[in-house]
Amino acid sequence: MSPPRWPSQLQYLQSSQFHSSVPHVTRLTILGNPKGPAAPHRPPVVIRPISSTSHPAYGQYGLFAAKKIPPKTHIIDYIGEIHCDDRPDSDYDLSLYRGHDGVNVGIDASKMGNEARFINDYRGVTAKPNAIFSDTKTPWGEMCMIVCSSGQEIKKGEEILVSYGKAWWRARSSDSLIAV
Ligand SMILES: C[S@@+](CC[C@H](N)C(=O)[O-])C[C@H]1O[C@@H](n2cnc3c(N)ncnc32)[C@H](O)[C@@H]1O
Repeated sequence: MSPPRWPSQLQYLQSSQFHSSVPHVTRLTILGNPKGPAAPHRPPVVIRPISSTSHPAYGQYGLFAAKKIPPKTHIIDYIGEIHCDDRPDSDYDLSLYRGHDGVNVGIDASKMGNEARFINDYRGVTAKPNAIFSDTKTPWGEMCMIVCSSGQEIKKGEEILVSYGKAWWRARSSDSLIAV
């Protein structure tokens, strides 16, 4: 079941889906040795509209801590459509894997995903991010992208904010006045 305030036009996913652009051999590399579906995990987060007019993403959504999150703690997996085609127009596309064969694999949550797609960048909101994206592997070797708290605890109700990176903003600098 999708979480409260999940937009009806988007597909809510419990695990990432492969797009047809991902070659079979690349799928096997990404999946590792699957041991069956992972136990469902309700992340300690809530989607909320950004209601502060001083927030640069005012009028959009953000992701907030539903309870206190200790430092360096896994918060949520970044789930979406795993793909190998180019998605230059997506603002929800993270790089998962770059193969030696030149294959680039991304996770795009523009049309389908989970709560993690609502994480905003810290610029213009706080002095520094309180969370990071991290590419890692599950115990059974599946490649995945997760969101973890950084060195300090995140208080209940606080917005979860990462850095999208300077390159992300530079690529969009004609649309945005944010200094990178
Ligand atoms: C991955 S989405 C984040 C979720 C988005 N707020 C939503 O409601 O779907 C990335 C988009 O959020 C907005 N955004 C996120 N962080 C921002 C920031 N610090 N300043 C301005 N816009 C931001 C931009 O429109 C960006 O393209």
